[in-house]
Amino acid sequence: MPLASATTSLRQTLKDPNGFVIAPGVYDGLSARLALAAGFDALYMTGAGTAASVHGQADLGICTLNDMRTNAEMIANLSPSTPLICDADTGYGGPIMVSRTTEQYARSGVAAFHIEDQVQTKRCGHLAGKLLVDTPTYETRIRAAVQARNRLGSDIVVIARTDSLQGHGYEEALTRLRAARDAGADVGFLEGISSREMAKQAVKDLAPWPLLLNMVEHGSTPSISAQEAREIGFKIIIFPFATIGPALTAMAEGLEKLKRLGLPGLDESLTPQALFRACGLDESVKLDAEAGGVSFEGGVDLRK
Ligand SMILES: C[C@](O)(C(=O)O)[C@H](CC(=O)O)C(=O)O
Repeated sequence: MPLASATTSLRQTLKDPNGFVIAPGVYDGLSARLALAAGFDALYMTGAGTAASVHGQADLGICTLNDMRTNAEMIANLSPSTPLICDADTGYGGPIMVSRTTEQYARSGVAAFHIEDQVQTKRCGHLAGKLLVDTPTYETRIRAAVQARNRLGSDIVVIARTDSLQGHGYEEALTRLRAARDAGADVGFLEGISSREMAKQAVKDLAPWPLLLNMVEHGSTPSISAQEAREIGFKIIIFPFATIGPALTAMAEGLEKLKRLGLPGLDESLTPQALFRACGLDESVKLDAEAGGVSFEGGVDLRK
């Protein structure tokens, strides 16, 4: 299957009046594998999760283009037919860097990415005190992405995010999104939507432009389910913390148990084989055998 297929299928879903994309946030290979195994047909690579897992740092503009592209390329290629929507923060610099981001993401197999209007020293959209670049600079970022996409002959989807709602209000946010749309962005992303009424209004005000809903629970946005987002008229919903949230809780609990018992005390079913099976063990063994390899002839399961 050609590498462009995930992007093409994402574009088809966006065009389809009944099309809707649900993308759980993933941040590493294991979380992506689990989301694929659970049957999701799109993934979202969270920048916050990448900063946390790759660097052990908060979402404060710490990840570089290289960090993000490396993680995105690995995740996108676990299942090249599954669209990966990817955080691209501010685009990592001026128009030249935004072009490089677009080209590198497209070549890495990313199907869509979002670029925002925060300053380079950005922060998570659900933290207070965000600072923005002016609208012409934001438009330049979007234009640079669209032009790079066109130069490359790629159909990667450009998503324009604005963080202006928090400090400048709904009207300014809509003005910025319209400017981004006119600069060629394929999808709009109003960060930090603060009520259901606003969610409905934004979809209505920007129709027929497709909109993405960022569903960060316990942030600025009320809890809106995938079903409800679809009914409101969003085309994409992302859940950035869908895997890193449970991972954080489970790891903390597991470590607390280890401290208490002197053993991790894992469930019996959690063998090394089970972990590796979640990461494609059987497919790898098959691949080896098909090529004439003999390393795994005896299998990998211990005989007890
Ligand atoms: C969507 C987001 O950019 C992400 O990195 O996943 C974050 C999520 C978060 O940190 O709450 C954002 O909304 O800024």
